Amino acid sequence: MTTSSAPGKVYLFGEHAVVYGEPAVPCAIERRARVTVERREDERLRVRANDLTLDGFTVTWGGETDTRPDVDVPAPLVEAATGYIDGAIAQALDAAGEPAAGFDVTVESDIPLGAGLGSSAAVVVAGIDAATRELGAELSSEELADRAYQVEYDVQDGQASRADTFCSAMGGAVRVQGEDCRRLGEVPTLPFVVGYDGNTGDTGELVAGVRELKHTYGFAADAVESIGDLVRAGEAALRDGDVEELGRLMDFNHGLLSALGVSARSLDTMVWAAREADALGAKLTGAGGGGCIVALDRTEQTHTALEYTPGCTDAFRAELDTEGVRVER
Ligand SMILES: Nc1ncnc2c1ncn2[C@@H]1O[C@H](COP(=O)(O)OP(=O)(O)O)[C@@H](O)[C@H]1O
Ligand SMILES: C[C@@](O)(CCOP(=O)(O)O)CC(=O)O
Ligand SMILES: [Mg+2]
Repeated sequence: MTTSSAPGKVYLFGEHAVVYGEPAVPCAIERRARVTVERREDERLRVRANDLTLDGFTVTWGGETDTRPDVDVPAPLVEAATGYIDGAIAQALDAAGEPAAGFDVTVESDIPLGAGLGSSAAVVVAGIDAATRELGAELSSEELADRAYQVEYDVQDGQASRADTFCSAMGGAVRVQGEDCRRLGEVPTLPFVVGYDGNTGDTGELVAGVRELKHTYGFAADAVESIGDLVRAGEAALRDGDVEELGRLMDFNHGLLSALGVSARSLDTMVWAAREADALGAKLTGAGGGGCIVALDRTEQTHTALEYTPGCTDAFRAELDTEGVRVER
């Protein structure tokens, strides 16, 4: 039996535009998905998904009778059990050079699901690591990130960047532009506060929406390029340790994401609550449509304001997690 864990992330900036080759800076946070994998006698997969935000479920499939079971559980969890876990196990089998093997898989996660904190990447990265180790092989963090990206790419219908998976595998603050993925060295202390509206956004649908806008309007394509420009300005601010400037750029980034149609009333409400509480800056994080915002605030004011904001179901401080994927036992 092997357990591996990997962190979720917030985007300091650059989501969506990163899908079109612009740079992005995601930062791993101290909220993890843990995946436990145990080899089975047969070639079936059995997945137990226990999410803190849901009751969880158990499902078995594969082997000789590949009938998809009819279970009364939230669709996203079933998709996880099939798409992401299936993909992670397939990658592990390929990496270990094993033609087939069955596993009992348990997923436990304190990353809200489909909320922009990269729960999918964390589950896939931890899943590939645990299953590969269970088969007696071991992958470098870079190889894990690459294989996890292939899984996200397939599940998200060919619309994914390497940002989430690389960040989850490596930990810390990272910079991703196309295939060029690197960890950022010294970064200033980033006082992240996260607000969560309890909702989910469909990453694939939201990415498709931006792609369509970009095709229809030149100025939408310009907005995507402008996000790239502000990320480059943000990299300079990171090097200078200028956290105030980072905040201003986050505000600007939220405006552009909003123009691209991926914000939501609940996200805007939390962003404004943070700004009125004198946060240095605030923006939605991840795909959008619902889920989380991230603000920068050294004081407790934003956290307190979010706790009293209607529509915000959870607010918490998120520390940068410098550790990426790791084996737990
Ligand atoms: N704890 C979990 N258990 C099972 N599946 C999970 C878990 N967390 C995430 N997933 C999978 O990841 C998907 C969410 O990924 P996505 O829409 O990309 O949002 P995000 O990565 O921002 O959380 C879920 O629909 C589910 O398939
Ligand atoms: C919108 C996007 O840039 C980030 C999606 O992040 P999340 O899955 O919502 O955490 C898509 C991607 O980079 O694959
Ligand atoms: Mg995701």
